[in-house]
Amino acid sequence: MKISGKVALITGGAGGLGKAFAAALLRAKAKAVCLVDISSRGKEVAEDLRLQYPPSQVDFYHCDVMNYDLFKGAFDFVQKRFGAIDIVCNNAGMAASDHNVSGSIRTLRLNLEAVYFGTKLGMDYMDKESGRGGVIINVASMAAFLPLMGSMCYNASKAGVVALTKSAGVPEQYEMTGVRVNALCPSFTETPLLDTSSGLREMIAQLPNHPIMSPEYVAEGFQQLVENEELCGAVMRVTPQKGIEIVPNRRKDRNSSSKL
Ligand SMILES: NC(=O)c1ccc[n+]([C@@H]2O[C@H](COP(=O)([O-])OP(=O)(O)OC[C@H]3O[C@@H](n4cnc5c(N)ncnc54)[C@H](O)[C@@H]3O)[C@@H](O)[C@H]2O)c1
Ligand SMILES: CCCCC[C@H](O)CC\C=C/C=C/C=C/[C@@H](O)[C@@H](O)CCCC(=O)O
Repeated sequence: MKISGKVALITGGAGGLGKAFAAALLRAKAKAVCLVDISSRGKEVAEDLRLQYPPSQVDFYHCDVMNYDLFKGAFDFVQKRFGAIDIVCNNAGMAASDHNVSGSIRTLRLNLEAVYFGTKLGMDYMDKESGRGGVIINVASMAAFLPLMGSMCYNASKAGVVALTKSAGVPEQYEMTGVRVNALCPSFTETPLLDTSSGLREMIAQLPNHPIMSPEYVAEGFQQLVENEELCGAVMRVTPQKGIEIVPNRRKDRNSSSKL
């Protein structure tokens, strides 16, 4: 997909990675980006991006994406304001320790249930019948492959996002909707999320050869998932050790008649 002239909706857009994804799209001349976030900081982030990347339009839409009806309102807002939606990034996320049961359940709901909401809504609003096709990027984590100690629900939610994305990205689905769906799995990245778990930075510091990545580097992978029309149902890992890589998809090795 050529990003120039396109319209994007990014959940968690006020956060570290969300802002970097928005900036990457604006540098590539996206027509408009809407930051959908529960934090009122989104207003300042949108203003900052408007100043940095004129004449692109950057809006902030205050929303709790865990509420389907409110989340659908964000899609209606963008569709009405810009006439179309081309790119959806389900990025909003959180983490909680296993000791915090309510926080762990909220983590599952935000990181997985809300990503399902955003994937379903993205397919509905961008479907080639009603829309003009498009691409959905679901932000998972390397935690889907290498569990983070003491965060069962975070790990499970991210593994679920990978499975959900592979389900949504099967060729038959793409043929029907014209909407590609890909997963992005970064390793540790410099954002406020790392400060929500005590001792995490100290733990990372003890890992050999494990620098914390910049959001801008992860956004390079994000942009590849948006632009590369060959990628659908793809799972991209971004790590300081191996860089940006696509996880081989075993399904592609099977004949097309297989439903598995
Ligand atoms: N930072 C990392 O090391 C890292 C690594 C891998 C994956 N990730 C994932 O990247 C995504 C973005 O995280 P980040 O690192 O930028 O953290 P962040 O805390 O900077 O951003 C998260 C954003 O989500 C928003 N949010 C939280 N609950 C919401 C809700 N109910 N509705 C709408 N918005 C809500 C927050 O307000 C915040 O702006 C998350 O899914 C996270 O799991 C982060
Ligand atoms: C407060 C929660 C913050 C969570 C931030 C991330 O989502 C958690 C990431 C979890 C695990 C990361 C593992 C990263 C591993 C790679 O950097 C690399 O060591 C992997 C090398 C081996 C391999 O290729 O499998």
